[in-house]
Amino acid sequence: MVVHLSCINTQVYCLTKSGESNSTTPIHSRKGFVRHERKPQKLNLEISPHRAVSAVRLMRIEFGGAFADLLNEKGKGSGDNEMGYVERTLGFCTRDLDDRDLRLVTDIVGGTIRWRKYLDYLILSLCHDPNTFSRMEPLLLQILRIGFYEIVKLQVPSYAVVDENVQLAKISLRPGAGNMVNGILRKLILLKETNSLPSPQVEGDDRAQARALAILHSHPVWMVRRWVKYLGREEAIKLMMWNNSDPSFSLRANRGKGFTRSELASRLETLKVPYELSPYLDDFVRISTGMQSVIQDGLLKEGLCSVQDESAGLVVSVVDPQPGETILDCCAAPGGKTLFMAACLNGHGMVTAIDINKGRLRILKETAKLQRLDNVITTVHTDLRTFPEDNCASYDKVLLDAPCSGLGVLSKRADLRWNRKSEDMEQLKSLQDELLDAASMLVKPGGLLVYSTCSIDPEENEERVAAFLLRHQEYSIDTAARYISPEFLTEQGYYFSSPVRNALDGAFAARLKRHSAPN
Ligand SMILES: C[S@@+](CC[C@H](N)C(=O)[O-])C[C@H]1O[C@@H](n2cnc3c(N)ncnc32)[C@H](O)[C@@H]1O
Repeated sequence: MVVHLSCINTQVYCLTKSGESNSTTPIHSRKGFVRHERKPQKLNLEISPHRAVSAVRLMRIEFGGAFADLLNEKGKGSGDNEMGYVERTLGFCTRDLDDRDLRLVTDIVGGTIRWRKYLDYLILSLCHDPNTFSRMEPLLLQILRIGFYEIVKLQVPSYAVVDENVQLAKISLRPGAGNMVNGILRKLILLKETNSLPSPQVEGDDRAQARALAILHSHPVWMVRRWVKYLGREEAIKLMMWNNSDPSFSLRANRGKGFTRSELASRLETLKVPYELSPYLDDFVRISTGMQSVIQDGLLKEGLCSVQDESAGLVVSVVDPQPGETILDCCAAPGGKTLFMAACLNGHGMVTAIDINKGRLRILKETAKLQRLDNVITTVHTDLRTFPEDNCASYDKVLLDAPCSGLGVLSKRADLRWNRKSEDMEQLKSLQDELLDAASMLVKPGGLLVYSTCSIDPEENEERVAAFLLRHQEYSIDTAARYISPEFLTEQGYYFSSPVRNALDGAFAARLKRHSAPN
């Protein structure tokens, strides 16, 4: 069956499978989207579905507030309605994504976001004049970024990348846009083949060097400066390389549902998903590929296992939940640590899970039910800062997994580096102090407060604990030595996982013991 497709200006004319002609009317929105008014569905068989979907997802992430990690799970975020978004943005739809397409979309979207700064530097260098770049339509820029990423980083055969991206620009925008993509991609291929891609020189003062490193490793300049200050240049570069590498994931078998790690391992063997057992945590396995098979097999939907990084699991080891204990999880949603702590209680004791975000707390509640842990979890929707005023309860253990910059999890959260601003750090630090003060009032005398983050930034970690100890003489550090393996123990007795050293997400936790009632 031949599907004929031609386009004039931004109007798209094509034949449907039944052969009738349709058109879409382009609408330009405030943020530069070209949206096409929906008429009967137009199927385009020339553009690969993964390419069309990748371009649309990139638009949604950059301008529509979508999160890359949510879009990657089919059925969540956008999966079910994917073609609706494609049709509204591009003016046509493609055939549905199969598993291979989904993997390609995940690779292209994740990689293009991570490498955005570097790709833009190359695109700008290859434009005739800087205005061409600064005035470029957002969709055209996404198409170019995809092409550049495929050629420079994925080593996809050049002819396929040029042909398809040119077609995509022509059909979704106009013929002139296709010509421009053609010209720039061909220039890029030539430069790549002759080993003469533009590259910024790391020279000059600290600021200039940070700017060049930020382009080469595609991170915001402020992050580079911060890491060079705290870690030194070599370590900062290694960290950026880790953030740009493909993330690997770990799965936690859910004991609450009587599902053991060896059962999880045999399910993965049946699915032909390669795995490794975690050397640090009894319930965890590591996988670097095959997440799509795990999702399709229903392991997550049935509540038999959860996706959880070992670095987060180790925070629970630092809390060391024991059957019979009362535990308060202060910033609990969506519940990764709450659920793991609850599973450790073996049906005896209670985890009270507080969060200010009602929607996220609802997810926690539903997951607790699914994982058959709802008998040991109570949820409270409130602001932790006001909770102690209205509540005289106190707990054996209190976990404050504080809102933080997330600078330890940039390999998994591809878009986070571009959303975080350096100004956020000061606000986060004051919030962390306020939350620590509130959490400290809820610990029984003789009880334990654990402060944790998924940040690698000392200002959010060690410095917050030091400031807290100055304000609260009723607390002192209790070393985490007994609860984690030595490679994670800092000199001060805290837990710290380093992406570079431990090849896990970055995380921090401090055990703080309460001696007596506050003065
Ligand atoms: C790092 S996340 C927690 C992740 C969670 N512990 C887990 O393992 O899945 C921080 C949480 O703090 C919550 N939060 C922020 N400010 C809060 C406040 N004032 N009171 C209670 N929760 C708050 C956010 O809604 C967010 O869910």
